[in-house]
Amino acid sequence: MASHSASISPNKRFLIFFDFDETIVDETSDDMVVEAAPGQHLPGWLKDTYRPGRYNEYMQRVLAYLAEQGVTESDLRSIMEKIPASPGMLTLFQFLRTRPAHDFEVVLVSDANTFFIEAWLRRAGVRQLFHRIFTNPATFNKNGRLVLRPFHSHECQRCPDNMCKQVVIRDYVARRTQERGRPYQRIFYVGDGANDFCPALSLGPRDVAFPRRDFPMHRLITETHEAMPGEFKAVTVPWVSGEDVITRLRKLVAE
Ligand SMILES: Cc1ncc(COP(=O)(O)O)c(C=O)c1O
Ligand SMILES: [Mg+2]
Repeated sequence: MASHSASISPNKRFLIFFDFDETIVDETSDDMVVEAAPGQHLPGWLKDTYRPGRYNEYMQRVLAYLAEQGVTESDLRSIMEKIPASPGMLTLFQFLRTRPAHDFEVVLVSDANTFFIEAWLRRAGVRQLFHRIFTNPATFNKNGRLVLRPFHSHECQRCPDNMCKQVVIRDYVARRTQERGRPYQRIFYVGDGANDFCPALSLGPRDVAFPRRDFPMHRLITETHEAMPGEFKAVTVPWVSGEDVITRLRKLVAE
């Protein structure tokens, strides 16, 4: 599901994608909901139902269990709102929001879900920075259960069956380029996980991949450079803090 904010001026110079879990926030939001469970843990019979690559289905079962245990929307919202931002990320957002209006189009792509992400962004006061949010749809039904759905289906063998972020960003860039009548000067991708490596493969030599240092995305980029030189085309700038991203962006916007 994609949600979006106000209309956008057609000619932003740059497009920057952000992942959410372990990138914008310094945790995995799906893991944090366990805090709402009785005794702050999930029963073994539920945890045993997890199947690799089928996390979305597993989370649907977790959220159903939490609802049966009486966990409410406000319980979940307060857990999400308390997750800390990753180091320097709020400073990076402040940098982006104070740039000239024609500089950055900001898009979020995450395998979390709409409720967790919107709750966090609004509490942090940064929701309006994001022109679009692509993530798994999640809405409360009449019984107060957060019903989670897959984002889409796809053919990519690397990614979980509910979301391939490369499909998302390729479709978005193609559509926006047609709407604008021109390409972006550069595309940036800020991420951490293996599910951020796949979309980064679609970036070109003028684009920049910002993998969180020593996280899976960074490791996979390094391994690809070693095993298949030339396969990964984007410039790679690892980050420990959002301020590392600012340092590189400042140089690129000044060109
Ligand atoms: C449990 C779980 N939820 C969500 C995600 C990914 O969320 P995001 O795409 O926002 O990093 C992951 C990534 O590994 C995960 O393990
Ligand atoms: Mg992540």
